[in-house]
Amino acid sequence: MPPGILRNSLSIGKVTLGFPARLLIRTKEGQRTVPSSKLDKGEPLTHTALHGCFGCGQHNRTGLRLRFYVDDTGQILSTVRLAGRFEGPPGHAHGGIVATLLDEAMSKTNRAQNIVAMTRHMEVDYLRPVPLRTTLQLTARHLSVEGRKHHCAAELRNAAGELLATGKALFIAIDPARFQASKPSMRAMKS
Ligand SMILES: CCCCCCCCCCCCCC(=O)SCCNC(=O)CCNC(=O)[C@H](O)C(C)(C)COP(=O)(O)OP(=O)(O)OC[C@H]1O[C@@H](n2cnc3c(N)ncnc32)[C@H](O)[C@@H]1OP(=O)(O)O
Repeated sequence: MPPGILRNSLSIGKVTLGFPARLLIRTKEGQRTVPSSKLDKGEPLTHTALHGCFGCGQHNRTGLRLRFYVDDTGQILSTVRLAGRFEGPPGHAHGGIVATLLDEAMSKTNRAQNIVAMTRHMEVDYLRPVPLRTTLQLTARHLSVEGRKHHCAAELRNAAGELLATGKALFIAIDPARFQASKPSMRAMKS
């Protein structure tokens, strides 16, 4: 097990993984830490109101519907089980999906600090093929900030803790109101 990441055991559904003993969760009333054994009862961290997001939108039926949590050190955690439709090499995930996992996890390091930011630059190291239909561990950390520039890193591991892929990215903080105002209207999109 890699030191610093797997510190305790946690069950999410039928899957047991190593995670910190207490995790930070966000609810409508605010945020609090809970024992990780109660994680599945907590509210996951998502982009506010972005229910259609391919990565974490719980309303996107064809998306990944990832559920993210924050531990008390600020690390972002998720477990992932990729369906067969995300295949690239036989039996393994498409590289674009692996990049999506890392990008999405890194974006949550900003979200956890109430920063709205978009990915500007990202790099991925594909270390091992990522198997489908098996439990994977996704973690991310916020590394540094300089003005609007947020540097983040993410790791994808198999259930045994072996490193499969890593990512680093630059996110730029944006003004969500300006982003909303610049969205094309539905009428414009249909024409
Ligand atoms: C509620 C509704 C809102 C929801 C919003 C979405 C939430 C998020 C959802 C997340 C979903 C998951 C994640 C996703 O999938 S996010 C989706 C994928 N990402 C995008 O679509 C982003 C598209 N790009 C943009 O919109 C713009 O480029 C943004 C907004 C990102 C920045 O354009 P803007 O014009 O504002 O900024 P700037 O060009 O002045 O650059 C700023 C600074 O950065 C420096 N720089 C640039 N490149 C590099 C580089 N490679 N290395 C080092 N530095 C670099 C640059 O020199 C400058 O520095 P400085 O001169 O200031 O010192």
